[in-house]
Amino acid sequence: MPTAEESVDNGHRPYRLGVMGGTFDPIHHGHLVAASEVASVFDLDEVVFVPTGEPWHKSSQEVTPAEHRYLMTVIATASNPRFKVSRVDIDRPGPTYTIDTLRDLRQARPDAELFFITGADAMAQILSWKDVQELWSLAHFVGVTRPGHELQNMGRDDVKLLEIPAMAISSTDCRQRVAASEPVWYLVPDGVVQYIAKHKLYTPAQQQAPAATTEPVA
Ligand SMILES: Nc1ncnc2c1ncn2[C@@H]1O[C@H](COP(=O)(O)OP(=O)(O)OP(=O)(O)O)[C@@H](O)[C@H]1O
Ligand SMILES: O=C(O)c1ccc[n+]([C@@H]2O[C@H](COP(=O)([O-])O)[C@@H](O)[C@H]2O)c1
Repeated sequence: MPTAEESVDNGHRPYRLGVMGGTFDPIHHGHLVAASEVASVFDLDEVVFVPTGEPWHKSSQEVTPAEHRYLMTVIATASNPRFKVSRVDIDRPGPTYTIDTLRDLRQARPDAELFFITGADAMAQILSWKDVQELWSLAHFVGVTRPGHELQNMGRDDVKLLEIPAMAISSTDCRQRVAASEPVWYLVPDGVVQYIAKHKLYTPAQQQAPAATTEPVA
């Protein structure tokens, strides 16, 4: 696979597809800025957001059902014509591994050169990912800065590192804010704020309306 620089110099370069994997519980502006910055610097034609199905590495915490996370990701990316959302990870049964994500995307898009995007925290864990040695051959890896985390290339010269505007936002903080009735406006896209409220996500069960036990009034 050519390096990113070689491809830039090639007038007939292949389609460049960014891959932004994440649990997106919920998707926030840190994710969107990361994808946008990598798309700009690496001249990507498209970025596909891939919500995880069963994130095995988050098995110690409760994760919101995949369909909610998928729909929030669709809402958040709808206004950008270069952003798309893939169901490959949520439609594949079992734990989610990036090796499967990249194999599936390569099969679906054999024309494309893949650029997998990770924040500094995810990059720091990458050597523990399934089949990591094969991973490097399936995509370019781009690590982006994230406040509170040190960005490293994990000893690989072919891993690209990119400084992006610091967005001190995490999904954990967004969930905690909603649970504490604090605002998430401007941390997540407006449509995601409304989706969270409509479906009462991240709200402690005792604050949710009880399930209807009688026939609805006409
Ligand atoms: N604020 C941010 N800046 C840069 N990268 C980010 C930021 N937030 C998340 N990322 C990256 O986006 C990808 C998906 O992250 P994820 O969906 O787990 O969000 P998160 O905010 O880390 O969630 P949680 O707080 O639930 O662990 C990861 O590669 C992560 O490093
Ligand atoms: O393949 C693995 O073993 C693996 C382990 C941890 C995380 N990942 C992927 O890394 C991406 C970001 O994960 P997360 O936990 O930060 O949302 C997402 O696409 C995950 O599927 C992949």
